[in-house]
Amino acid sequence: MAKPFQLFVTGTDTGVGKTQASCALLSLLADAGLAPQGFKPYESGCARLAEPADTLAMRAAARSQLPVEALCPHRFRAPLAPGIAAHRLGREPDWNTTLAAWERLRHGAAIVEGAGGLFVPIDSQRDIMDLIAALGLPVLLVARAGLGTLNHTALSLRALAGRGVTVSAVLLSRSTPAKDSSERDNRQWLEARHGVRVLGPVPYLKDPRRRHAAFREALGPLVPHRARGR
Ligand SMILES: Nc1ncnc2c1ncn2[C@@H]1O[C@H](COP(=O)(O)OP(=O)(O)OP(=O)(O)O)[C@@H](O)[C@H]1O
Ligand SMILES: C[C@H](N)[C@H](N)CCCCCC(=O)O
Ligand SMILES: [Mg+2]
Repeated sequence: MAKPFQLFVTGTDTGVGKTQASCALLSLLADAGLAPQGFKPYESGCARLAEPADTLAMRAAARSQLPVEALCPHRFRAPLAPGIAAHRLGREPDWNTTLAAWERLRHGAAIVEGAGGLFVPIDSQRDIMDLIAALGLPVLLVARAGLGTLNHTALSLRALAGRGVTVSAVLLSRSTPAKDSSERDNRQWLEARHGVRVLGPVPYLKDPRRRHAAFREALGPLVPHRARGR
């Protein structure tokens, strides 16, 4: 039986487009009839704990019927690193709860989204990087398209290589209207310097529908062939 399509979506920072990318991948997989699930084990910045925005967006994109608790076991109000949000509450997110939630999802197609970048604390001992290593999935690294991304992306790629993590691709996205001339060369330099597949850049698109379509187009080459066409 073929291994289900699974990918961990991380980024060079918070606010780079991880959820945009996760939702695009989930909708492509759902269109292909692969019944994917979006897993966001740690979500902070939740105005209402019952409605974690990233998780809800991913669940909708996947057309999943699972409850929020199954898709996002650790939810926090404070817009902070999840580990710090928990610490402020005097709590320690249970690692085994995370692993048990993944155990219920890992037999099917899945997109997992981290929180912020690689070294964001998720509890008193672990970072997102430890979660990536524990789940053992290949990674999509989402990065900004413009000036500054060469360094941020290289640092992230070095850290992932240091833990033996496979990087399926880097996706560049312009998450703010500001455009700069570095965008013309960044993709080629990253490919040449790091031998990594670079997709995008996804242009800045204010309209959510057009933006979603642009992320689907950029990420289409990553998903199983039959997921691309529809
Ligand atoms: N190409 C783009 N065009 C327009 N807006 C974008 C683009 N990429 C990202 N954004 C916007 O940037 C913001 C951050 O994107 P997103 O929520 O996907 O980031 P994230 O990496 O998931 O952040 P977090 O670390 O909080 O999970 C969102 O408002 C999103 O709509
Ligand atoms: C609140 C935000 N949207 C993310 N969920 C959490 C980002 C944590 C970033 C921590 C850091 O890198 O300093
Ligand atoms: Mg997100």
